[in-house]
Amino acid sequence: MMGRPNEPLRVGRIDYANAWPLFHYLEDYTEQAGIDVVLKVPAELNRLLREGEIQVSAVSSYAYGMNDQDYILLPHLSVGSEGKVNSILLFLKEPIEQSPPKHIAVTTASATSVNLLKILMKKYYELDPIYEPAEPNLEHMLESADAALLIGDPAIRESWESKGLTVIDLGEVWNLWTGLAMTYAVVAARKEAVESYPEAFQRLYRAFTASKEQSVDNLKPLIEKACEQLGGDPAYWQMYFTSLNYDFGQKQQEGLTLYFRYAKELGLLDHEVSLHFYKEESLPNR
Ligand SMILES: C=C(O[C@@H]1C=C(C(=O)O)C=C[C@H]1O)C(=O)O
Repeated sequence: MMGRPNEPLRVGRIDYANAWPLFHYLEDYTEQAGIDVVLKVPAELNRLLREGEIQVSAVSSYAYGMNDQDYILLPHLSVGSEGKVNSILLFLKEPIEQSPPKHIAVTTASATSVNLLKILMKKYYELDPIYEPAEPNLEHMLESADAALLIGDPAIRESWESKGLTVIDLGEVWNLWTGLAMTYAVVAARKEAVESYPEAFQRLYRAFTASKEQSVDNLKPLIEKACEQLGGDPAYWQMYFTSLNYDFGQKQQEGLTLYFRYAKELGLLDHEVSLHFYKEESLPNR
């Protein structure tokens, strides 16, 4: 259903634990405003936002880069890390120095990380493997490839299993190489939707920031939910949620800007990306 006439917003939510802090309390703060939350993996949300099926969403940062002329970023919100991310992982049959991968299977759920992998392979490892999009199933992926990229909860689950694979954390390599943070997801809105529904947007934006603050201030409820739904122990989830960063300040913008620059340089994006932000103060004050 398209939402009620006075509250037309359909909001995309990433169906992984990494995005919980942005969304966990969102509906508590929208004051029964009746937003419709659509739960999908990032690549699906990227498509729905591009096609205008949803008006605002947590999306792959790369998807923002593809569509920056049509989108507005919600400030101070992201999913990123400065160092290990723990859920964007390349699983290799052999150590990379010993046997550089020739074929890498990459999850169809991702956009940012697939392109981050391409940047790191080309510029950091100086390798030129063939990439094959694949459903996120490690065993199947490794039947025909030397390495496989997983993101989100499937990556976490596989990182708990010891299958004798070498594991490379892309957030860690990016940080070692550039000294910068990396932002994997941003919250973006379609420009025309922000212009058409300014008040609903303002409420939604405030709800996002409140949800984020409440989550980060007290991780306990999220940690409990993660243990229940995904397994693992409280210490793991404490480490996971505190390694991730949900702000989008100077530091995060600097890292993402460099990522977009490299993506353009390698032909993964066909234009320079600029970061435009939603400005609350530009809205009518009521
Ligand atoms: C930290 C993560 O960030 C994500 C990675 C994304 C991508 O690669 O396109 C998109 C959204 C986030 O879910 C993760 O999925 O593990």
